[in-house]
Amino acid sequence: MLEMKQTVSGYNKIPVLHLSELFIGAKSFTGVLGRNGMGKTTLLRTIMGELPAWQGTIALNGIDITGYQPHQRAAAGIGFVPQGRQIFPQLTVEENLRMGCVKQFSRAEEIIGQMLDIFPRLKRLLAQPGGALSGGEQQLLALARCLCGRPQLVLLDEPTEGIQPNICEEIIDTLQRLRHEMDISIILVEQDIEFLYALSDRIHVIEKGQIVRQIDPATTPSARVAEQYLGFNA
Ligand SMILES: Nc1ncnc2c1ncn2[C@@H]1O[C@H](COP(=O)(O)OP(=O)(O)OP(=O)(O)O)[C@@H](O)[C@H]1O
Repeated sequence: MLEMKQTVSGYNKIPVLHLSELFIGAKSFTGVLGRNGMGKTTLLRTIMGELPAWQGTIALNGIDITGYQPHQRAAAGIGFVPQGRQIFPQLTVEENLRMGCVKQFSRAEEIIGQMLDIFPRLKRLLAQPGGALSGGEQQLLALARCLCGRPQLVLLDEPTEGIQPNICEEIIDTLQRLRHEMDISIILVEQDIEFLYALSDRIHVIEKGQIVRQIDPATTPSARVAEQYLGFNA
């Protein structure tokens, strides 16, 4: 589905990301783990096209999208839920969801109905302004809004940041359900190792903009990974 080769990107002429290779398969859940400032968000922004790749190639389903702008990548099937969620705080939950349906406005009712089945907590909040929701509810809304665009690949940047544990559980359950109900792949950036372990088929560890290790959560204990790559015991 997504293939990156020899990709370099960064800020103000200073390279931050130096990926030799990254392959994301169809219907896969890939975790990205790393300490603060190691380039996790830079990776997602480069995939989304917010940061241009200075070198290398990015291909989606065999099509070279390296030169695509973010809106072209969105149209090609990539959705991004950035850190901090970035919902529209003045708009109601329903209006936020409608904004996610811009590609298929004529089907907005049907798509929003499907999202409310997947995210039942949003039903009773439909008339509330997005800014009045709790952090966890805003995270669910941001994810639902992204899914309204029918992406094939969803980029999720630290969805558990500042969120209560019970909503983290709900986000895990929702993502697991999505995996069975929708044909999507997810790249999940997180520092919460148990969250990553609950969802990822494979975890890439990123250090100084490079993938230094790939972990199979089924065979490597999370405590060892947390100690080695985050510097604490999980
Ligand atoms: N807008 C920016 N301008 C200049 N440098 C930036 C910018 N954003 C990030 N950087 C730098 O790029 C490097 C990687 O940052 P990035 O946000 O990708 O890290 P991260 O792994 O996502 O960290 P965090 O967990 O703190 O979000 C850091 O050194 C950071 O200071």
